[in-house]
Amino acid sequence: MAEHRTIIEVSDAVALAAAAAERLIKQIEANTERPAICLTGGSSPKRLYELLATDAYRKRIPWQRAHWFIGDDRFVPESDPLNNMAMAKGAFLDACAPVANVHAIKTDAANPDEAASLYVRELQTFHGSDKLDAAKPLFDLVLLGVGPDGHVASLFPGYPGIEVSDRWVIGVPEAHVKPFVPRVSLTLPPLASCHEMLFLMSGADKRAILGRVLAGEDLPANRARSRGETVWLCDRAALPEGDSV
Ligand SMILES: O=C(O)[C@H](O)[C@@H](O)[C@H](O)[C@H](O)COP(=O)(O)O
Repeated sequence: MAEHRTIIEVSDAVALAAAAAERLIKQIEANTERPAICLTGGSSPKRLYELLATDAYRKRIPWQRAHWFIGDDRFVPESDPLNNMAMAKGAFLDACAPVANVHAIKTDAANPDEAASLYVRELQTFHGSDKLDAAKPLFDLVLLGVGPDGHVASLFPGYPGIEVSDRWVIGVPEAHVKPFVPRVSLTLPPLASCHEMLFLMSGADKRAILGRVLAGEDLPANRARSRGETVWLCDRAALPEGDSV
């Protein structure tokens, strides 16, 4: 697995969203068959999603061929404002292409474990195999934000999910960070199965955790690496003082 990561400094949140949109579209353009993007939840991607809904970007995406997944979701109904894929649909997917190929985690399943099993089946059906293959990544691009404790998706430091390598998706019964609801999350191996893993780090409230990441602390955010390229897009406000890249 590629250990290298690229840290790109951008001036601010607007520039970060534009840079992320260009990288996402570049990965989509590189896949002339069925580009697959794994979205993330939380607030970090919102400006990016809204940008993708603008004419300048939506026209550059082959909506009939592109497929959209989510790296984790809160186990709440799609109608709940905490639902990550519902946020993405509201921010751009529904506006851009009502026929968008959206693969949401089924949060109306009986419980998070059942939702996880159903999503494994959906991912493996799309992938055409129950085996991850370095030569044929599951995703073209995986978007990730980083929580204040260094979590990515719903893989929390010190919790069992970060160590899981034999299952693609897991139920996470309890989150110890807001929102305190059960989750369903991809594990590190499928998240790593991508041409590019793109972290979005914007704003002063990311400075502390980014400092811990750059210091090499053993955090989920440092364990998450693409088998292809791992890129951290950081705006100036998020970069620790003096840490210019
Ligand atoms: O379900 C979620 O909340 C996300 O998948 C989560 O992993 C998020 O990316 C981080 O918590 C950062 O959240 P912010 O972008 O809101 O800072």
